[in-house]
Amino acid sequence: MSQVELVGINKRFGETTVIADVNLTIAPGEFCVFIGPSGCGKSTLLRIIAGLEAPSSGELRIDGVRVNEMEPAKRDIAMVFQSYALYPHMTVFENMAFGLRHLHLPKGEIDQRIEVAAQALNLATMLQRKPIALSGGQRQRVAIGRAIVRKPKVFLFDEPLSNLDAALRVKTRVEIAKLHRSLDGVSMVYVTHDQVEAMTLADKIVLLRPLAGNPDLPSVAQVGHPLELYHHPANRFVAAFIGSPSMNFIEGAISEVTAHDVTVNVAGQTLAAAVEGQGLQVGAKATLGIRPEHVLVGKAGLTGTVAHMEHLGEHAYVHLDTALSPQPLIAKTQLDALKLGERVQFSLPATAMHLFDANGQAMRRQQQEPLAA
Ligand SMILES: Nc1ncnc2c1ncn2[C@@H]1O[C@H](COP(=O)(O)OP(=O)(O)OP(=O)(O)O)[C@@H](O)[C@H]1O
Repeated sequence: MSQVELVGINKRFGETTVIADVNLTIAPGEFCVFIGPSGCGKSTLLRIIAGLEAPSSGELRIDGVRVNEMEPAKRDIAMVFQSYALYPHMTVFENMAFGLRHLHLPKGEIDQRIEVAAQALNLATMLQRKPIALSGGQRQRVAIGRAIVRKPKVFLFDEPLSNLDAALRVKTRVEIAKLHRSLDGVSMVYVTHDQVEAMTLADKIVLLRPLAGNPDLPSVAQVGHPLELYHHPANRFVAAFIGSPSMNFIEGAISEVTAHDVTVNVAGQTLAAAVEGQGLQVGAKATLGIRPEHVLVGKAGLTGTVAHMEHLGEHAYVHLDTALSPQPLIAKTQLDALKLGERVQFSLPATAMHLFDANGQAMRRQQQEPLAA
């Protein structure tokens, strides 16, 4: 059970700041996922925790103790990379035993640790094979096994599934979730590009933003439970990043602020958002946001023209040209018989609306979606 704390962490490469003011606590046993666009510093932050990179300023603590100066090998942290780098001339067993032999552990202890890891990772029947005789997913599981047998306090994963095909990613993702459950109390920090991995694995998501163009902002855009980020994004960057297809954005000007909602004038139409409106001025610019699944196609209210359809079998995405925004609104719908050019009615329920002020900060929504414990 270990707690990792990052306090005011900054990282510069030469003149360029790539990580700014990261303050974060990873609780014992927590599954924490770093996500964000390419180049936002996810891997660099992970490497700082591992000790492979030194922060330019700030403090890194493990269980309350500063470890900035501690060598990587002494930190009791195991890292699993995207490229699994197994020794090709060694069997699975030997690959897993290699690091333990260096620790001079007794043979019985080594055997026992490998047996437990092999059971957990479904590798028990493959221990005598060489990596060449394994699939990509099996090799990645050996790389994870090699980390598990060391019994580290903290696991770091840097895009461990990105070399696997789609089906194998799903399978290995479930295995990693089970592994986290079975290794009671081990903290995991996991870097990914993949939103589904982030949403399904994380107890806590840390969404990082690139600093290019915004050097004064901190790197962390929002930290929270995946559903908190989905339903209550703190700002427009988070709202646009989390969710696929992305949230629809509609620009307008505030026309009224009441105790229950804020109304926004958009191209002569009035749209309401059930959000708290403290600090908003009538006439100020604002951006409404609504996710594709909340655009109700077929319900009376507004009208649009079908510009494009994407059929996914179980549902479809319809792209609607409307007077509300220059770009089409995307709606998730079960109505897959809609025709290109057809005029359709739709509504944008106020309770599903997000509202961002002129600086892109979200107003708190009235609707409280149930959050997982
Ligand atoms: N050793 C280095 N020297 C100079 N710049 C570096 C170095 N390592 C990383 N960078 C830069 O720091 C920024 C963050 O890189 P990092 O690899 O941490 O991003 P990332 O979020 O993991 O990206 P990706 O998702 O593409 O892997 C990038 O702009 C990168 O070019």
